[in-house]
Amino acid sequence: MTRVELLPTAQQMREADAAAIAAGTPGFVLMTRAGEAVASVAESMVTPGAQVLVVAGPGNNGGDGFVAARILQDREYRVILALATARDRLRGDAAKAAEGWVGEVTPVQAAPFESADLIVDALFGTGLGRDLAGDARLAIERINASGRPVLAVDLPSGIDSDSGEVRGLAVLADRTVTFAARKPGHLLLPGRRFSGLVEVADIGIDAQAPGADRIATFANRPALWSGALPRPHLGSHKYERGHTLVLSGGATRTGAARLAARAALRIGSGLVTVASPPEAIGVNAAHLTAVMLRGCEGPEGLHAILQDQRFNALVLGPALGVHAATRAMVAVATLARRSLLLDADALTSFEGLASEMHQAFHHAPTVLTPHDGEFNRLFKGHPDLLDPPSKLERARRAAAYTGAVLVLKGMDTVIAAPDGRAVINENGTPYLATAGSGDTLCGIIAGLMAQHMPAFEAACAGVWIHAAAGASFGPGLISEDLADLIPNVLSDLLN
Ligand SMILES: NC(=O)C1=CN([C@@H]2O[C@H](COP(=O)(O)OP(=O)(O)OC[C@H]3O[C@@H](n4cnc5c(N)ncnc54)[C@H](O)[C@@H]3O)[C@@H](O)[C@H]2O)[C@@H](O)CC1
Ligand SMILES: Nc1ncnc2c1ncn2[C@@H]1O[C@H](COP(=O)(O)OP(=O)(O)O)[C@@H](O)[C@H]1O
Ligand SMILES: [K+]
Repeated sequence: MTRVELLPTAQQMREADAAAIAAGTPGFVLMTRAGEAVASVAESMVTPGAQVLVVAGPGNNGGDGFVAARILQDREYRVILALATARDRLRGDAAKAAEGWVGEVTPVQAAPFESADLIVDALFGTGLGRDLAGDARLAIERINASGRPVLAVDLPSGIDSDSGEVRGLAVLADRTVTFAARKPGHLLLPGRRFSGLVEVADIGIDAQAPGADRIATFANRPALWSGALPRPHLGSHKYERGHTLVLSGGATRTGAARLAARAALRIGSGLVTVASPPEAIGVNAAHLTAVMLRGCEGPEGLHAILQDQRFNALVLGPALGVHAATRAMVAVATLARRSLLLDADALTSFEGLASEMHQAFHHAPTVLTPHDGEFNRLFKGHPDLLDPPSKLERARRAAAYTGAVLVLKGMDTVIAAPDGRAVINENGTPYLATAGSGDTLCGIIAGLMAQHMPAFEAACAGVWIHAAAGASFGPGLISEDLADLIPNVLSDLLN
């Protein structure tokens, strides 16, 4: 996984396809290669002579199915081809592929779903354009009810390639063979769950060039940001490695800040200070060693501390309380133009007041890290940001709206920059769904920004490192473990 991986949109795939054809490879050759790739994965899923049911749709995805059916029949599998449209409605390469199929064509209603050893889903791919109905819907219902192994061609039918959303109903596949590149819908939920194991077949299309002015979405891989990871050099001193300031909540709500602070220190921030309300100094002092501690009373206190320019990255939000004083602290921090990470209560305190964040963060590197609940509360009353069914689109729009890097968390965390770049993370583990895990993520990202890593790269790297740390521990993980798992992840990245 050493290269950058672009996840093309359906439109970008059509363009890449057209470019390959223009460069001299006929569309039917591409389709034949696609069908061959499907046939060889299908073979690996069954025993010789097995019964394979290929369910084909009206477009080129169905065409791939016809090619695969012919190849499998030539190799003496018992192939049944069910077509979810009238044969005379097939056009172009798909019609040509159907001509190559000499066996019978069965209507979906008559197809033996339950007795197949393998079902190949070739109903729809990147051309899915609306919610499913009619024969295609019936076919998907029968596939999912059959309990038989399913191999999807390009995408599980019913999954939107760009968003991973289910268009009414979708095939639950065990494996998916896709062409040229994975698509966002393979990584975003629920598409990721429906796709099963995804394999990419090279069919001679270059799908890694979005074009200079195009919106690009990438899979979160170290190749995107490892070059920007901070690497201390011989002459480094601690202030050069940055000073992260983490705001603590009141006396009974101090743990979150300490989790973030420890993570910031572990990721390499030269110094880390917890700024604590006076009544919580005692409890914070009892638990901190390498992390420093300062009293800080409300927004004025924060303003006073920030007179020291060496505090160059701030974490605001975890357990800070949902109230006007938190909003005022965000205002102080924003005006101070330090690298800023806002999470949890710093976001929820703006419930219904997101317009105060409109274009607020262009002046300094800022990262917002909401989970879905926080996102929905923050942008209440902004249907343009909340309504797009695509998580990618919501994150992109919110980033453009606020001027901050937006980290929309979850199993399929999306990181979006105000300029439209977006990245989908996939190396997490459900064991990260544990109290305080988000606080640790805050510290990691802020600690990277303290070391002068640009906000977008810091957010992508932080999300990946957090997930890798969690995955390296597995069952029993609690958020206190996370910071101490960072060094191993870092050494792998830096060596
Ligand atoms: N040229 C390429 O880019 C290549 C594409 N290939 C295959 O072609 C697929 C894309 O082909 P198409 O663009 O023809 O699209 P699809 O085959 O995915 O489906 C498009 C067809 O389904 C209809 N349709 C869309 N949504 C529907 C719905 N909900 N209910 C009923 N009908 C619906 C459309 O009107 C159109 O006829 C890819 O996913 C891939 O499998 C491969 O053949 C390899 C090369
Ligand atoms: N099922 C999951 N798979 C992978 N990562 C997850 C999953 N559930 C949660 N996470 C990650 O765990 C972290 C939880 O953060 P958050 O919801 O803010 O929790 P808390 O407020 O308890 O710290 C986020 O980074 C999120 O992406
Ligand atoms: K399909």
